[in-house]
Amino acid sequence: MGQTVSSRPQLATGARIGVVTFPGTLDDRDAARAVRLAGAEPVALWHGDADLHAVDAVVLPGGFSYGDYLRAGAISRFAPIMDVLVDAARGGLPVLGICNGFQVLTEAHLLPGSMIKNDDLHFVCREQVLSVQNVDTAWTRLFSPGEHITIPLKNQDGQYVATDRELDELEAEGRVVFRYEGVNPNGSRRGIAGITNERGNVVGLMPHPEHAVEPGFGPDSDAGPRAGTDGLRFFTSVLSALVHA
Ligand SMILES: NC(=O)CC[C@H](N)C(=O)O
Repeated sequence: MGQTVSSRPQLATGARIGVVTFPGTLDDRDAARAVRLAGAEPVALWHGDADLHAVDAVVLPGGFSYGDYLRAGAISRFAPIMDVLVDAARGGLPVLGICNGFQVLTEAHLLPGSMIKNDDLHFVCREQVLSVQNVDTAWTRLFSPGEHITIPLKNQDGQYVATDRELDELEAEGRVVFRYEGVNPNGSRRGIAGITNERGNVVGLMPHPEHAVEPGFGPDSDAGPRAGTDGLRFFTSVLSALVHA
């Protein structure tokens, strides 16, 4: 074609990425910082908002929204912003649910299955290796298939469960996006750490990419210049997806 192909991905650096805060959310500031480091503009969205302020994608961050009462994510699911977010996600808006955000996505039925207590009934906090199983989602397109990445995991209700039929369907459709490698830290069915919807625009995972975005601060940060930054590619991936949308 006579064109020089650049190995650098094109990113929608002017994009506006919403980060939702519920009462009890903890990691909204880190998520906003990750968005900024990826080159986009974070937009603070409040759980009581009735619209999404025309953002290009949304992050549901981690934490203990509504104190995890009833079940983690069960109350947040009824927040006013979720009405508009569910419709927008069904229409193709990229949405990433991290930990408590993943719990909210399952409660809102944007993703199948549920999260229950870790199998050993202890809070877990560790640097977790994951294998990337699906790079055809809005949030993983800059990873390589089978790549191992390390990002922090910290939760009490991280055991992913679903019916055998739902699990078989997820596997058959390639919708398992991440699996735990080395250890299964919470007893999740089939080692599942993250999944996507049919369209690949909605992704939920238990570990926290927004805590592994800066060299020198993330996991294994003494292991080389890019070490500790595996989480940043979630955010650059969506900026690349927005260019190609
Ligand atoms: N880090 C988090 O988001 C914690 C999530 C959740 N509420 C749990 O402990 O299971």
